[in-house]
Amino acid sequence: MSRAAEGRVLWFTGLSGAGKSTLASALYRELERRGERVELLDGDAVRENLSKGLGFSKADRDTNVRRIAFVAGLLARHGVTVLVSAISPYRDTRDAVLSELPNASEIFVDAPLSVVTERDVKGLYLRALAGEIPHFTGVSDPYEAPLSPALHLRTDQQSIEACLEQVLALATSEVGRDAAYA
Ligand SMILES: Nc1ncnc2c1ncn2[C@@H]1O[C@H](COP(=O)(O)OS(=O)(=O)O)[C@@H](OP(=O)(O)O)[C@H]1O
Ligand SMILES: Nc1ncnc2c1ncn2[C@@H]1O[C@H](COP(=O)(O)OP(=O)(O)O)[C@@H](O)[C@H]1O
Repeated sequence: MSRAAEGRVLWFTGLSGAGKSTLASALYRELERRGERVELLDGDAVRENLSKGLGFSKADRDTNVRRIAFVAGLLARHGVTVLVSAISPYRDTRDAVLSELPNASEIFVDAPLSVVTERDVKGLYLRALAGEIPHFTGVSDPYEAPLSPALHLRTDQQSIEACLEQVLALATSEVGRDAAYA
């Protein structure tokens, strides 16, 4: 396969409940509808399979992120567009894995803690704030925001449709492709 046929990686990072899965899965469906070769590596599914048994210490989160990146790299090198949805809270680890992936773009899915706590999609914030879940990102564990993401989506200020439009534009443009492959 020529290098020009390489795929790309769109890496969605952000707090639990920020909207990573919502946007990545909607983008997945749209790219699939268009006949693209696309795969979704979602934090929850990865933790039930590839990363089963890992916890939420820094070491375990970094191991999880590195495993996801390894699989994303294999797929992307065979022409697949890979969508990753994982909190991936540590900037140094994200930067390291993204720099090693072909055509990788970081998408910061951002909503303030007050909003994700209000959404409490899985009821985890209530439990975390009550001290029942230790090391919960944003509550009792760090989240290091990206410094220069390809996209910064404020999901508390923009609709799902407006965010999707932006990620779709990124996924189908040459922006984010390594210059040598453009
Ligand atoms: N302590 C703690 N902190 C954060 N999140 C927790 C925790 N315990 C369980 N969960 C649930 O696990 C999901 C996050 O898994 P990830 O693999 O994306 O996390 S990480 O990238 O390894 O940090 C996350 O899913 P999302 O809500 O989809 O982000 C939570 O449902
Ligand atoms: N602009 C938006 N983008 C993504 N999700 C949004 C947006 N506005 C509201 N939401 C809602 O926020 C929640 C995000 O949940 P989810 O996608 O599971 O988050 P995460 O995968 O980051 O944990 C969903 O209930 C979704 O409908």
